[in-house]
Amino acid sequence: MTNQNVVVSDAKGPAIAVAVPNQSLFASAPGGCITISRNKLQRVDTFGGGGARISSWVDSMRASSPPRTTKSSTTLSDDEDKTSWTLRHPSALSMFEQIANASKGKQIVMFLDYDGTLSPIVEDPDQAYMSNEMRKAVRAAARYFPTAIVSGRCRDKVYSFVKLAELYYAGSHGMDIKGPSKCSQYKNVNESVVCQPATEFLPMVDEVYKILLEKTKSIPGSRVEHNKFCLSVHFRCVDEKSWAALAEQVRLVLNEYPKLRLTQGRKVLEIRPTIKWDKGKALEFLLESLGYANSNEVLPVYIGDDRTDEDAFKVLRDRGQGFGILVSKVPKETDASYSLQEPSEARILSNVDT
Ligand SMILES: O=P(O)(O)OC[C@H]1O[C@H](O[C@H]2O[C@H](CO)[C@@H](O)[C@H](O)[C@H]2O)[C@H](O)[C@@H](O)[C@@H]1O
Repeated sequence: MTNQNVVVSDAKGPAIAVAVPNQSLFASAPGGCITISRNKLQRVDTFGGGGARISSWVDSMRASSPPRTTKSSTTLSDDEDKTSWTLRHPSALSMFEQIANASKGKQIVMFLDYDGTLSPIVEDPDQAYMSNEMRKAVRAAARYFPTAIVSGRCRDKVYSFVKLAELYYAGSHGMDIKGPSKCSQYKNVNESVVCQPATEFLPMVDEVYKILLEKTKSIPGSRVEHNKFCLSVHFRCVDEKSWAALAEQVRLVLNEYPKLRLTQGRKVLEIRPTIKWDKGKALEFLLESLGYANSNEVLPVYIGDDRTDEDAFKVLRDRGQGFGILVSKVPKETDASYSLQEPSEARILSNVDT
């Protein structure tokens, strides 16, 4: 297996490790354009109703990016928690052979979150570049496996960072999916895949974007990002004392738009349509479009760092198929099977390859 291992580390950011099987096991994907009937999608309750209390929002905002534990503040209990968490979610690097063995005779399909997984978290969302080393790793993975980027960002924006035409891209938390624009050498890659289950919400999202820009402009450091089918209200650069004021503005706006709901990411409030669609649904859609809806011949691997990635981890857990890998330096409640923590770990494992 050694020579087929592709393990890549990013000194500054998170890392991915990819097991490349001895031979490709691609299956044919169905041809033709894949669409989804909007009326089949169920509504879900909005979180923006009057019941939500700002204090609990702020607690949740605090919890959305837990501080990193420093050596001096580490307690025995912290260590115990971390040890037991690591036992439950061992490093994907230490379990590499096991993952590789599980992939034997199966087609790996790779799903990669962007921010915090392929690129390090930075203050300015427009500067969240991925390294060339990481790009090379993703390109290498895509040579062997159908590979998809699944991001909360607008699809065009995440493409402008990744710049690999041979991938699937699922932007707006999976609400904007498109197949590769570049012909692939692999027969299973379906270039005509298109899925946009929330098009009816576009005017509403545009409207709310403009309102939020206006309502939040007096809060220093806040930022509203238009992700096409959803919006991000960033508070990474907002003084914690102003988080309640920001949350209150968002709540007031959402109260007027019950067809939109709120979720949370890393120091970001995310506003999205109340359709039952998330990264997990996007993963299922892509597996189906690749011809693996009910197949045991596939091994989906999803790597992500955020709460929104949990929807995809849960789908894999429920299917009893493939692996979720959480990128996190701190123990977190997760449905992922494995973890990736420090870029340095990936550097150690890359030695295995040589
Ligand atoms: O699903 P993802 O690809 O992980 O996208 C989720 C959000 O990522 C971006 O925000 C996060 O990364 C920023 C840059 O490192 C950081 O400044 C911010 O605090 C993070 O929340 C992106 O800007 C959002 O629109 C995405 O929803």
